[in-house]
Amino acid sequence: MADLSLAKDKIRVLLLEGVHPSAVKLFERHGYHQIEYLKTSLSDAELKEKIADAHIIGIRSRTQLSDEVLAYADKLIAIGCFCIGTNQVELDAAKKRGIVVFNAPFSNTRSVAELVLAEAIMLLRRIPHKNAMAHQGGWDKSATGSFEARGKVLGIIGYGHIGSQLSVLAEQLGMQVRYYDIEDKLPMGNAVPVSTLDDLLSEADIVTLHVPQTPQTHMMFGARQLSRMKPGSALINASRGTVVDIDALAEALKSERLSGAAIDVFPQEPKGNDEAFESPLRGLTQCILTPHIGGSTQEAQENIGIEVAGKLVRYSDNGSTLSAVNFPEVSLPAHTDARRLLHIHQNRPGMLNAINQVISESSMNVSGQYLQTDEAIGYVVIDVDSQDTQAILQRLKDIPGTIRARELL
Ligand SMILES: NC(=O)C1=CN([C@@H]2O[C@H](COP(=O)(O)OP(=O)(O)OC[C@H]3O[C@@H](n4cnc5c(N)ncnc54)[C@H](O)[C@@H]3O)[C@@H](O)[C@H]2O)C=CC1
Ligand SMILES: O=C(O)C(=O)COP(=O)(O)O
Repeated sequence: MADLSLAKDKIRVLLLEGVHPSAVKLFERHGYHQIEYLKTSLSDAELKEKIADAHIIGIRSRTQLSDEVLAYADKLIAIGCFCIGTNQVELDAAKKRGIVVFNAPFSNTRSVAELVLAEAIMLLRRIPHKNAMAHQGGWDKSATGSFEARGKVLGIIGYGHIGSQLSVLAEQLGMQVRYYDIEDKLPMGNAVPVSTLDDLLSEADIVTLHVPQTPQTHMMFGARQLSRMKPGSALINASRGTVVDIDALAEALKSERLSGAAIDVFPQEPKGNDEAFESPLRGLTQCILTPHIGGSTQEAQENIGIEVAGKLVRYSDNGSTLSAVNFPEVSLPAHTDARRLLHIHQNRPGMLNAINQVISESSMNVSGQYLQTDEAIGYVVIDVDSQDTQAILQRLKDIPGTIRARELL
């Protein structure tokens, strides 16, 4: 087991995909100076090499942290997804290695909602095609097929943080909102839930997707769903590229069954700004194509940097797993007068007993103990009034079923 009880000047932080500098500042302010900062994501081979040395990694939506990559992450204690989606990380694989994963569940919500609303207006006015024509010297001055947003039906699929915020903004514009979600969700304003996806598709002038990437949402929007949409309606996808069958969408646009689309996320996205973007939607001028920038605003990125770096620092400094996405959540007070031991283990009978036995045999005074479990793992935090914890830590590591144990220095 790698030694994970380190002074801050030994803790290495690897930040990828150009996370906002606010994250770097926050780490530095808290005494973390071993920071490697890269603008792009990495290939699997580069990632395996770099992750082997990192104690903390920060990524955005592009970097794939698979079980295979995580097998190299011997020293890693935490992953920060500087975004909302966490589908790029194999969460259970991280958990079984004792690696905690954090994200920013709502710092870019508003940015996505604003972009989608703007796209809805652009699509209703047939702007993408008129814009493309004007760039080529054309002059399509006509009201044919152009509509106000006022009174039109916006169909939202996935009424979570983004979907519900979009709902509020769209109603302020006078749109009628219908939504479909697999969970019961409180309607905002006058929005109306519908009980089937088909009902939503048959009513909406604009359909917009705001679901997470899960096995259930994989290709949930294909030829069948497109054929259920109202003729002349438009589709927006700023969720994940795996949710929509992109070839079927290209067909629906070519046949003019749909009047337009706005697509921000793709099944294959370039690793960085130097790589070419390939898609069957290229050249279809009625389609707005954006390079996965739904959440890319200065406000969102700066806040995400602070939020996620803050969670990573708190976990590293204090052990708190509050708002972790793959771990039992423990919120901890500061441990000013105590040494804090952290023990992550497989959730099997007798673990707590074994831990307490080690502590009681050491005759150290325990000033606080915290335990949280889920079906797979247990997380125990013990505050002890002693400076001499090395031997105890080793004995804790030796308990069968231990995944990771460290001491906060
Ligand atoms: N384009 C971009 O830059 C960004 C994209 N995103 C994507 O947007 C997604 C949604 O974000 P949030 O609204 O914050 O997530 P959220 O978790 O708050 O909401 C997702 C909603 O979708 C619902 N849902 C799940 N499966 C469904 C299904 N099969 N059918 C219908 N509804 C379903 C859930 O019940 C939930 O209400 C994220 O998971 C992420 O993938 C998020 C931020 C930026
Ligand atoms: O927040 C999300 O889930 C996003 O899709 C945004 O991803 P990004 O940080 O722009 O790579």
